[in-house]
Amino acid sequence: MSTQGYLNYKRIPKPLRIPRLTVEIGFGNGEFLAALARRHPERNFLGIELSGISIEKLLKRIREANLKNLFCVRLDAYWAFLLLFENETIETIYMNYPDPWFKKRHHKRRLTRPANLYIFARRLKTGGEILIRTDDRPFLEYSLESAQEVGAFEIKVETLKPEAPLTKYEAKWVAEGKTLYVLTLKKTRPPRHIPHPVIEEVENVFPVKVPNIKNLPETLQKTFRPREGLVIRTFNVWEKGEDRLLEILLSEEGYLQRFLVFIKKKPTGYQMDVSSFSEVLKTRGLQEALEFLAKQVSAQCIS
Ligand SMILES: C[S@@+](CC[C@H](N)C(=O)[O-])C[C@H]1O[C@@H](n2cnc3c(N)ncnc32)[C@H](O)[C@@H]1O
Repeated sequence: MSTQGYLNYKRIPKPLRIPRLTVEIGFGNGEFLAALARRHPERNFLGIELSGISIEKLLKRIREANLKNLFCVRLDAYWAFLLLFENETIETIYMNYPDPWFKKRHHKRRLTRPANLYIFARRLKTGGEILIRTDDRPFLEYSLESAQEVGAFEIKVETLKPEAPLTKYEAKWVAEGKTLYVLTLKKTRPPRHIPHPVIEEVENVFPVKVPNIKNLPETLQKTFRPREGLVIRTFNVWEKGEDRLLEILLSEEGYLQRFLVFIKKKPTGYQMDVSSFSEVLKTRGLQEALEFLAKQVSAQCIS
């Protein structure tokens, strides 16, 4: 297995079947996961990350140490668990210092929100554990409440022991006397159902009119958040005569799609549409993104 990049879930033929599987969510530099894989050649390890730089770093470790039992995917953890695994197939899940998203209005993005713990718990084997390390007390308390809501776990909170395998930063924090917590969630029963994020599929995504594109810059690297749950990132712009091609990354409730958008000259102005070279999941958010971008591109002309 190599990096999965961005994926369209309709095209996943079968869930992954990896025996004796441990997963780390948000592995960062990857040193913790690579150390586990070296220590336990009889087990398999999968890292899930959003960051492309982290994926590259882990791939380098895999190559250099020739690790045959360590893999990674670039996906949001929620979608990775929903799409890639079957229930009762994962032995252990690690989350080390996940982004705390301090502000209350950002709770929905936290890795330990109930909808995430619900799907993690379903994929975890009964008797398996989720181990969460954090230095942040409010995050710990939030995660405890979430775990109680999901109702699948025997819950334990301890302080991290210095003899545990430590990352570079942990070793520094422990030496400074900082308190680090480990939250252990052992699955003892099936989780209570928690409604999870849905993305609405639509039959068609329609092209959108763009009044003018004269001043569209050659590269437009911007992030837009038209509404809660929808993030649009624009990358390169290419010119082909009077037409333009735009590279877009769309996150809809955390589900990522990367695709190209054509802006084509028509007799009555311009028209924006998803390129036929891009295989996308047709969703309400994709249509919204096209409409939003059409307005942005036109707004560029006014300035
Ligand atoms: C604060 S860093 C910690 C990295 C590493 N575990 C450590 O202890 O040094 C959190 C990591 O989680 C990743 N991350 C955050 N949200 C994620 C999500 N929804 N799915 C997958 N990875 C995520 C980030 O990209 C980041 O690398």
